[in-house]
Order: sequence, then C-alpha cells, then structure tokens
Amino acid sequence: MKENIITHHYQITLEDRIKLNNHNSFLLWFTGLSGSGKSTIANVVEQKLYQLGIKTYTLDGDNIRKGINKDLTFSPEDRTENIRRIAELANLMVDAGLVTLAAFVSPYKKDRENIRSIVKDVNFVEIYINTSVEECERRDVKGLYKKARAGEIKNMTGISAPYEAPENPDIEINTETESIEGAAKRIVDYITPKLSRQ
Ligand SMILES: Nc1ncnc2c1ncn2[C@@H]1O[C@H](COP(=O)(O)OS(=O)(=O)O)[C@@H](OP(=O)(O)O)[C@H]1O
Ligand SMILES: Nc1ncnc2c1ncn2[C@@H]1O[C@H](COP(=O)(O)OP(=O)(O)O)[C@@H](O)[C@H]1O
Repeated sequence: MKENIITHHYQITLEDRIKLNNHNSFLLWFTGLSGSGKSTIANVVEQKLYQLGIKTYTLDGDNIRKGINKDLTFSPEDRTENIRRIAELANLMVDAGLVTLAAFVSPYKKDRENIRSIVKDVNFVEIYINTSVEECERRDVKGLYKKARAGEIKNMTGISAPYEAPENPDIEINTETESIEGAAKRIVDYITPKLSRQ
C-alpha cells in the first residue's frame, strides 16, 4: 500500500554529492530513429566528459532491453512503459550525481514530456538526432529496416510505427550534414558551462 510507504530522509544529499564530484548532474537524452546515430554520438560525448573528469554513465538498449525491461515489446504501450522505467532509473542516477546519457528511440512526444517531469526540468537536456528514415535505411546498421520491409518486423519506427519529432529540442543534430566529432563537441560545449557549480 502506497500510503504505508514513509519517506526516510538521508543525511547525505545530492548537494553533498555535487560538492564531492565538483560538478552538477544532468540527464542527456538522445532521441531519434534506429540507426540515426544516438549511440555513436553518445559514446563520443561520454569519452569527452570522462576526459574532463566528469562522472558519467550511459543507459542504452543493451543494458536496458536485455535486463530490467526484458519483458517489454515494441507495442506503443510497452514503449511508453520502457521510457517511464528508464526515466525513473535515470532520475536515480542524476540524484546519485552522475551525468547520465540515455540513447533510446523514444518516439512519443508525451513519453518524452513525462521524462522531463520525472527528472527535474533543469536537469533534462533533450538531444534530437535528426537523421531521415531514408538515410537510416541506407545505413541499416543492424539489418532491421530490411527485415521491416520484408514484413519480418512489425511496429518498426519510421516504417510501420510513428516517430514524433521533437519540436523544440535543446540540441538538434543533423547527422547528414554534421560529423560525429562535430556533433559531440557541440553537445559538450553546451553542457560544460552548466556543469560548473558556480
Ligand atoms: N520495431 C522496432 N522499432 C524500433 N527499434 C527496434 C524495433 N525492433 C527492434 N528494435 C531495436 O531496438 C532498439 C530500440 O529500442 P528502444 O528501447 O530505444 O525503443 S523505444 O524507445 O522503446 O521505442 C533499436 O536500437 P537502436 O538502433 O539503437 O535505436 C533497434 O535496434
Ligand atoms: N554524423 C554522424 N553521426 C552519427 N552517426 C553517423 C554519422 N555519420 C555516419 N554515422 C553512422 O551511422 C550509424 C549510427 O548507428 P548507431 O549509433 O548505432 O545509431 P542508433 O544508436 O541511433 O541506432 C553508425 O554506423 C555511424 O558510424
């Protein structure tokens, strides 16, 4: 029963962890089609932050859909639940003081708005990896588009399931005109002043 769950207040707070780490914590949320470049860019961003001495952790399909969310499919309801659980997990990581990177298709606007309400607005950075479905299909990194065209995969985002593009993302990357390195640098330049405790 929820009413019987009573919050315990711990002495060590996020403020204390921020002081110890000497940087603020954030959630960098990468959204875009499969093959758009979310993981590739997040990976380079994390390396750059690591080199700056920032404490980070990345959540992506491998550690989530094969673990905590292995019971979920790609139906609209399960995608919503997938993103909700990840947002709750990311919120704990931000509270732990980490700059958390999350790379998920997250195709529904309402689900992304829900992340913003779970993780405080000021801690949430929405990064839209804008790559056309034509380019993602051309890359077809995992062979999923081919399978979707052959009808072997249902609900494939961009082919047989919707992707609702962010209208007002904090950062938008067009990978058809911007290099991996250039995109990663732009994200790090955006976040660096916000990491400072002053
Ligand atoms: N039907 C369908 N639609 C989209 N993607 C699919 C699908 N089936 C499997 N995959 C693979 O699963 C990865 C997407 O998982 P996510 O958890 O990011 O999806 S979602 O946010 O719940 O929509 C996605 O990984 P990325 O390529 O890294 O985006 C795909 O490899
Ligand atoms: N400018 C770019 N930014 C990101 N990825 C790019 C770019 N140009 C080409 N790619 C390639 O596109 C693919 C993106 O795959 P991936 O990062 O796994 O996408 P996602 O995580 O969105 O599914 C990689 O093979 C990557 O090398």
